[in-house]
Amino acid sequence: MDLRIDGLSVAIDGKSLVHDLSLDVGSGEVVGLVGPNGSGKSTALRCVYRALRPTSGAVLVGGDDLSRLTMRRGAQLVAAMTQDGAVDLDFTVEEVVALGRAPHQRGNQALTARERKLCAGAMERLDVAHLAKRGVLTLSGGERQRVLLARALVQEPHVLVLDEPTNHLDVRHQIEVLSHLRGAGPTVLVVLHDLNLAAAACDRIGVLSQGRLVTSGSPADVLTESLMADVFGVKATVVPHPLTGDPQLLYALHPSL
Ligand SMILES: Nc1ncnc2c1ncn2[C@@H]1O[C@H](COP(=O)(O)OP(=O)(O)OP(=O)(O)O)[C@@H](O)[C@H]1O
Repeated sequence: MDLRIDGLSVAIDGKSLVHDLSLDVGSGEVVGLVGPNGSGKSTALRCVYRALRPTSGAVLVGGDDLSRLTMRRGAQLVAAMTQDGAVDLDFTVEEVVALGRAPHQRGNQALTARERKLCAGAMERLDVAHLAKRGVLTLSGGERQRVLLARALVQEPHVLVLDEPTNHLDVRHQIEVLSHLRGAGPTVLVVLHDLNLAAAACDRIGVLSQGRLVTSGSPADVLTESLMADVFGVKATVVPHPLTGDPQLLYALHPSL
C-alpha cells in the first residue's frame, strides 16, 4: 500500500513545526527523510504513526485517511520504530517482540504456531534470538533498537515508519538493518541522519528544513554539494561509491579545506 502525506502542517503554541508537507511513498518504496536538527522530521513522522494529530492536512494509507480509522485498524496498517518507543517494563525480549502481534489479536489470545514462527524469524533476522529470555531493560541501546525493530516487523504492517533506526547500531548492524528494508514488503518512511546510509538505503530522499520540504528525488539528484551548503551549512564533496555508484559525501573537519 502507498503512503501519502498530504499538505501536513503542525503548529504548537503558535509555532509552526511542519508546514504544508506533501510527500508520497509508493507501495514497497523506501523513502528517507533527512534534514538538520529541529527541522521537523520526527514531528512529521509522529503524525504518520498517530502519536500527534496534525493541525491540518492528512495522512493516507492505501487511499484511506488514517485519522478516520480505528486505532486497531491503523496499527494493522502502520508500525513504527521510534525514539519514544522505549519499553519501560521489564518484559523479556520475546515478550516485547510478541507484542507486535497485538493489533491482529483479540483479547489475551495465545500466539498461533504461525505467529510464533514469525516472531522467531524476526528475532533471527535482527540478530536478537540469543537474547530471547533476557529482560529488555538489561539490553544495550543497539540491542534494544533491534528488538523494537523486530516487534515492528512482526506487526506485518503495510507501512513501516522508522525514526533514526540505526543511531545506536554498530556498522555491521546498520548495514544489516537497512539492507533488510529494501524489498522487505512494507512501504518504508525512514528518518536518517547518516546521509551516506540514506543514499544507499533509500529509493528517494526528501529534505526538510525549518519544517518545509526543500526538495525530494533520487539520492543522486538530492544529495548535492549545493544542497549540503544551503541546508546543512556544510562543505561536502560528493563522489560516486566505487562499487554501487550511490552518491557518498565526504567531509573535511578543517573548515579551510
Ligand atoms: N511538543 C512540542 N512543543 C514545542 N516545540 C516542539 C514540540 N515538539 C517539537 N518541537 C520543536 O519542533 C522542532 C522540530 O522538532 P523535531 O523533533 O520534529 O525535529 P527533528 O528534525 O526530528 O530534529 P532532530 O534531528 O534533532 O531529531 C524543534 O525545534 C523542536 O524543539
